Amino acid sequence: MSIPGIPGLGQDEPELDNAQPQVGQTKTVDLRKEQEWRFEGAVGRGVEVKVTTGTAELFGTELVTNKSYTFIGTKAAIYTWTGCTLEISHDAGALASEYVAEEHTMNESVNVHLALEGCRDRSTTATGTGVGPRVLILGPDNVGKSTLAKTLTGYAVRAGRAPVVVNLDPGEGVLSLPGTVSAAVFKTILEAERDEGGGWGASPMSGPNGEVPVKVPLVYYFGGTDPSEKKGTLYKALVGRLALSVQGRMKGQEEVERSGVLVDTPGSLLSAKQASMGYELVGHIASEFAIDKIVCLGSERVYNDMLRKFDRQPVSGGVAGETISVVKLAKSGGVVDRDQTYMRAVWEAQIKSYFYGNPRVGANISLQPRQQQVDFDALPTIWRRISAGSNSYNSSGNATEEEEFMPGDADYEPSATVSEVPLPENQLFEKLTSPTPALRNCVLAVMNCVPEPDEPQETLRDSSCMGFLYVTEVDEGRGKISLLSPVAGRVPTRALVWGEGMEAVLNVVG
Ligand SMILES: Nc1ncnc2c1ncn2[C@@H]1O[C@H](COP(=O)(O)OP(=O)(O)OP(=O)(O)O)[C@@H](O)[C@H]1O
Repeated sequence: MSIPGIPGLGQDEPELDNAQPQVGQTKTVDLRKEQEWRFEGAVGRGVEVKVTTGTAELFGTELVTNKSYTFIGTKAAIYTWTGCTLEISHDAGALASEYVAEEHTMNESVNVHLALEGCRDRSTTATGTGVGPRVLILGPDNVGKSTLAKTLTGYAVRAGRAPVVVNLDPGEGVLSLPGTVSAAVFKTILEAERDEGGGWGASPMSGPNGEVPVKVPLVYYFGGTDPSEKKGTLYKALVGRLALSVQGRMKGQEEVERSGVLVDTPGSLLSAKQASMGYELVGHIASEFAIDKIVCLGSERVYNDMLRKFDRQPVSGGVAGETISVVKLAKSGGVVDRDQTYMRAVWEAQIKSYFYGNPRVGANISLQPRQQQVDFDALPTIWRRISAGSNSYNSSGNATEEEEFMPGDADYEPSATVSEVPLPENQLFEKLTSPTPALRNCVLAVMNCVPEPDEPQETLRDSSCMGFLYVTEVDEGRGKISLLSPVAGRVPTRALVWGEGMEAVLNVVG
């Protein structure tokens, strides 16, 4: 995955021009009960909000009265059940839009939460299974799936539960970087303050989280954004591994088992173009996580399809008589579309805060990543993850067999890095034999395995991810690359994976 030229990455100090919002304008907003203040911050710009009277919450997480919260480039809503006054400060142009809304979907969210609480309580009765609800949240892009997952998590934590939150949307890292799927137990409050990077808190791999205790996620590296790529081979494998690891982590922790699992999914899973593949993947997720509740958001088509396919069907791996129920929820009028420019800002924010911490929001932590130049040959093997239709990166610059058969007068210049030879459809990784400039500004995932040269690719595919490195420079001539790592010390002797799948998306906006 590459994000060309993230400012601050690869330099000694992160760029912190807007370290504190330059507060210029302050105003108060009075909310009557059951109203919400919706706002969209301009990318990179800060807005400060304080609840001065009454009570308010941000997607299920309660805001402390008279505490100032900073939101950077955030699109969200502050809701009140009782009525409240908000004091809002920002510099000119930092707030792209704001308004007070009366129509919202908080009642539906609370009803779902109460129904889940009922299931959690019943799971501990004499006839209960001891395992709480396993909820799958489905719907097209930008309908509020992640927001519902956050709200249900926030309410569950406030009710003293400890649910497992599973993020199967590689386009949005949860407690991790984009390009990954992950899961973590949420026992403590979610961070209310946030930047473009989202609202689940910073990746704990980047350092301590301050006031909010560290949540240690299970992370698997996908390295792209399209789950259906290569007929879903890699995605399905990662879903299976993650489900297995989640089961392992829940086992014996009664409180966590009772609280159940909330699974957030990407909208692309159900886009019309690849609907049959998407439905196959939904079936796979449902069976791996023993899903017993499917919540469909913002699409009648998805709801009806799910109803036909799953409603009252036996839960895969569930106890006898356990069946799946499918419900639908309306999309909130507040949900906003996020274009690619915004998603790029989201990814940049997540990657930057992994290496440098985030001195602007949340735990206010600044980190000092280590920059080092290393010989390419001294590094553990770098494996390039092959996306659909990729060509080989391991050309010597000489014509390949196929190229030699090109007509003599063809206007052809052999590429030094990318051969025109497409790689086999079932090949998932390719070993990189020399440093290529395309590695510059890329993230490398450090895998929890050391695959031998002749080991099957599945070892690499099925490994969890330990952390990440960032390539700041490539010196092809001297065979060296410069790396940024979150901790001092040598590069771990583990396989490194270079996921290219997000490049195409990023270059569109780059
Ligand atoms: N009531 C609301 N008021 C204002 N903004 C909101 C509201 N609900 C959600 N949003 C914002 O809308 C954006 C999209 O919501 P969300 O991420 O939940 O959608 P999604 O369905 O998960 O999208 P995707 O499929 O692309 O991941 C987010 O920035 C979220 O904070």
